Formats: sequence, C-alpha cells, structure tokens
Amino acid sequence: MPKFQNQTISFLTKRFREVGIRPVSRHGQNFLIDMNILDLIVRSADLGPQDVVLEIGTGTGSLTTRMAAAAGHVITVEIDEHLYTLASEELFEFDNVTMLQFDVLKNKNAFRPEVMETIKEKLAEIPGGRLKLSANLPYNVATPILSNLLRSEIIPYSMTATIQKEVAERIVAQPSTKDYGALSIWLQSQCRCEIVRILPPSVFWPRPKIDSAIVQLQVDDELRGRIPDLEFFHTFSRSIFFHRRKFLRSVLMSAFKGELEKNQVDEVIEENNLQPDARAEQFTPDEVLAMSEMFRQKLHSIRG
Ligand SMILES: C[S@@+](CC[C@H](N)C(=O)[O-])C[C@H]1O[C@@H](n2cnc3c(N)ncnc32)[C@H](O)[C@@H]1O
Repeated sequence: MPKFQNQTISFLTKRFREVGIRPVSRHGQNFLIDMNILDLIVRSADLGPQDVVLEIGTGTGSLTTRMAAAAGHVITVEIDEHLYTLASEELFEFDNVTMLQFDVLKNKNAFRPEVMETIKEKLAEIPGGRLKLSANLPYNVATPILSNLLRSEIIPYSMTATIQKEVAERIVAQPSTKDYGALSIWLQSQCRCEIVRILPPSVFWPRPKIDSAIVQLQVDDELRGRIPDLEFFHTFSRSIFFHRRKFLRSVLMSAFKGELEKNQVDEVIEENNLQPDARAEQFTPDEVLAMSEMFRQKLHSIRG
C-alpha cells in the first residue's frame, strides 16, 4: 500500500519555507488540506488501470500520488516551476506519472499542443485506454479547461474537478434561472452533470474567499452524437447569451449580423414558430441545439 503525502498546513508551510516560496494567488494556489476530500475526488473519478488521467495543477503532488495508485497513467501539468520541482521529489518514484511544466492553455480557447500529444502517446500504450480529467483546478482557468476539453481532439470519458461553487451552480443550472447560460447548455448537452459535494474554504490552504464544489461530468456519447456541428453549436449558444435580457429576435439579429439579412432571420423565426419575444434563458439545451441547427441549415442553403 503506497504511503501518501499528508498535505497538512504544517507540511505545506514547512516545505514552502524550505524552498523560500509562498502560495501565488494569481495561479489559484489553494491546496487541499483535507485528505478525505482528496480521497473523495479519486473515488468520484472511479479510476482504473485503463484510465489515463489528466491533472491540471500538480501542486505538491498529493492528489497525483493518490490517482497514480489507481490509474493506468497520470499526466500532470504545473505552471509554477518551484512547485514542479517540489512535486518532482514526491513523484519520481512513480513510473506511471508524466510531469509537464508549463501553462496548460495555449490561449483561452485551446490547450497547449504538447498536452494533447502526451495524452495520445499514453493512450496508445494502454489497450482500451480512455482519458479522464481529474483535478483540483486553478479557479481562474477552470471554465476554459472544462469547456475546451470537449472541443479538443481527444474527448474525455469523464471530468471530475474541484471548482468554484458559483461555476458548479452555473454548470448544473436549469432554464429560466439566473445561473443558466451558455456554459450550462454547452456542458449539459454533452455530459451528465452533477455536484458531488460543496466544499467550505476551510478545506484549503490558504483559504479561498468563496465556497467550492466537486463536480462530476460524465460525457455521454449519445448526447454528443446528436450535435452535427460542435463548433457552430458552441458559437451559437454563446452568442445568444451575449445580451441575456434581450428578446430572441434581437439577439439573433446581432448573432448573424453580416451573415444573414434581417428578413432571413425573420424567415427562420417564422418557419420554425419561434417566439420572437422569448429570451435565450428560457430554452432547454435540446431546444437551443434545435435552434442552432435551423440557422446552420439556413446558412448552408444560402451559401450552397
Ligand atoms: C488549486 S491548486 C491545486 C494543487 C494540488 N493539486 C492540490 O490539490 O492541492 C491549482 C494548481 O494549478 C497550478 N496552475 C495554475 N494555473 C495553471 C495553468 N494555467 N496551467 C497549469 N497549472 C496551473 C497552480 O500553480 C496550482 O499548483
């Protein structure tokens, strides 16, 4: 049975003092100091030998070691070179851990290519291998990480992550509520989404100012198979929420400005019995997908 790092406040403060560093808030460095929560993340991710795990934010490696004991392979990415060095001391014994040191995102919309290359390489080594994201995510980039992975070359089997409670609530929100928006639609139209546990600030060091949550997103191939053009749907669902209080007709006019004439937008609205004075937030993910298809086909018929 491997002996896991006991990431308590005294362990962290001692190690940080030894190497002369402090937690960097702009990198979302809030470390989990409740070992039961680390175990809960690993249990929720339901890891097995066929799983290649992508962890974003190695920190000192305490979640990494727990996941490495259960998974086929763990690819862990850390932006901070001091933490990377610290974690290397912890992780060098694990031959199923690949450590990468850089910003996981190339930009807000895409992962760094090296991350995808490493995932492909490791998946190829495990027969029947599948990708799972499992991480205590840095909060400033949690939303792009979860969103972008569903637009990447390698679609994960599931995503289990600690994120801000406020973002978790947006992910699972129902139509006609204040939290419902493009993120809810994008994730719910491809995954079964649930909040596993709400976490108070006291389970982290340093304590964040806000509550957090563990979310579990199970990617559903059947749901994804119903989306003919992911990129179009992604752009469409974002654009109809740019002005969430505006009526649908006006929102659609802005969304297709330069691509469709006003009368062409009205044609789609009339032909499909859409309510011009409805608001985007009233539509379920299925209804937004259907609407997105109406417009995709209209554009297709015009462009030929
Ligand atoms: C919330 S901490 C989690 C640390 C550790 N896994 C734990 O559970 O205690 C987030 C970690 O992500 C790292 N990080 C922040 N932004 C990053 C980025 N863009 N790419 C890679 N790592 C990043 C931070 O330096 C930090 O170590």
